[in-house]
Amino acid sequence: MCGIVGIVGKVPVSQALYDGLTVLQHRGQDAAGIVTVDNGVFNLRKDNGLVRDVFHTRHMKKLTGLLGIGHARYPTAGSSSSAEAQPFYVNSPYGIAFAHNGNLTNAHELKDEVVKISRRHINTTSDSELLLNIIAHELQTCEGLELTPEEIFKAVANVHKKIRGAYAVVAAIIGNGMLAFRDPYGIRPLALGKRKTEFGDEYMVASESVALDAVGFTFVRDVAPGEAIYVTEAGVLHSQQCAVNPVNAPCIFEFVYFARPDSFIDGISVYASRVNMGRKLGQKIAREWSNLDIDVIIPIPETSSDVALQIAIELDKPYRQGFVKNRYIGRTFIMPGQTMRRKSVRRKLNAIPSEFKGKNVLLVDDSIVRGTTSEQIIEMARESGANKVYFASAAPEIRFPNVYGIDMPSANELIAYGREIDQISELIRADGLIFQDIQDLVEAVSELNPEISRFETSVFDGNYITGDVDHSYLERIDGMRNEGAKNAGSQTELSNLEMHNMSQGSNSN
Ligand SMILES: O=P(O)(O)OC[C@H]1O[C@H](OP(=O)(O)OP(=O)(O)O)[C@H](O)[C@@H]1O
Ligand SMILES: NC(=O)CC[C@H](N)C(=O)O
Ligand SMILES: [Mg+2]
Repeated sequence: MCGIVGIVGKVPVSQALYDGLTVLQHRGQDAAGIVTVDNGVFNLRKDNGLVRDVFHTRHMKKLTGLLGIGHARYPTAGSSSSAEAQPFYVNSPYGIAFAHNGNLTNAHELKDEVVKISRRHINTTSDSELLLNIIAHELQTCEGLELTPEEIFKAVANVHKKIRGAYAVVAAIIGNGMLAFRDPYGIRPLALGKRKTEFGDEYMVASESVALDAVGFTFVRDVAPGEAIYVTEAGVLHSQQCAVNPVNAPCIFEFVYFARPDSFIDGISVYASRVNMGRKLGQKIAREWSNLDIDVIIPIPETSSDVALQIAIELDKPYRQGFVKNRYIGRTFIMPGQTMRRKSVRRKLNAIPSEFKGKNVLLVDDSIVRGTTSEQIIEMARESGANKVYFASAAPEIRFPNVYGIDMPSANELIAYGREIDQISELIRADGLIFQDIQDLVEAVSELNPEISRFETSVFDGNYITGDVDHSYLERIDGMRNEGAKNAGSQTELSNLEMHNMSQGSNSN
């Protein structure tokens, strides 16, 4: 998952973009970048690292201008080289800078078309660079230096026809304005906000509403699936539905894990959906485990806390923060390699022995993906003297790869793939394991906005909403992106050309 932001302002935007990215950091910890437009020139700073490490005062001073976009990256295609950090840039037509959250499922075929038909050069293995070139190709046919909203929306409609997969994007077009759009299924989120100033209205788009809150913009609405928003440099907003048959089917994993609880996505409070997940799972535990003597409910910080508290309320048992989280270690699931993820769990979480000693504990997590966290946490609970260790997951078993912007490309790396609950329980060494039912998960989220009847649930049921994902596709991405392939790839990453300015060292001060 990545975080994207874009602002057309009346005052310089770099600080607001930076602040917006810091509150979207949970969506991507690998790389960050900002592009601003000033006097017909792009100013770019991007590199690997957290937002706070990528932008120093010397960079911020150079990111001048009233229009800009930003990105926090979690790679799902290509490599994690800084050359694939976003925003990307093309000089023709107009000069376009671009940031993308999601993942294209037909990148393979598109690459051929972009190279052979459009005769455009793609310098990285990133699907986002490809997508930028497809947009550029569509805008290339427009006449004149000033684009009309109609021309822009036509180009987006053509892009929708060509590309498949998940995409929420924002682009800055020199001499024109900011363009943002969302894929026809609305798999990845995108919110629109507005701020009134004495000089006129400013507009902002962001992956999550929390970024709007953080910089003082008022949430206006979610960008609809398939819809494009175009804000001119002068600050005039245009919008249009550009997809033929849009369907609102947001990714349910945003609610389970990715998004911040204080965000609203498609009219749904992420926090309220997690409370509902806790309620449903608590009821299932009460039904199916009535014979178990659970003494205490303990969350696995941080995402599962809201779910665990509600389970404790349902079961009328105490809720205790038995694990302390090191606030300086980020999210482990979105770290790039399994070795790093494994090491980080113990560095990130430490047990308070008195909460475990001699007790039957129910540990609650939002999800079990590779089992990295659950296995180690159960071991820590036992080391702290727990009597029985039960485990509950607020999401059902994850048995299928994700192809829409979550880096789970290989079924073999998923602990639930090809295994029954007893086998998973044995692997993570739990005394009992229980998962949320898929129906309950969907209801937990959908009852907060009855207008949404479908969700993208492929990781649980293998039903890929874009309809273009088959066995051979999954085999191909597994071969390209499983742990072994990524480790082999990292050997060659050092030699990647890094074609972007303001990189480390090139601006000493
Ligand atoms: O089964 P696994 O492969 O370990 O993945 C699942 C775990 O990873 C995530 O935590 P993470 O540490 O990323 O973030 P959090 O602090 O937001 O819970 C998620 O909340 C689970 O705890
Ligand atoms: N998680 C994402 O949204 C990733 C965006 C893009 N596919 C990349 O790998 O950079
Ligand atoms: Mg977690």
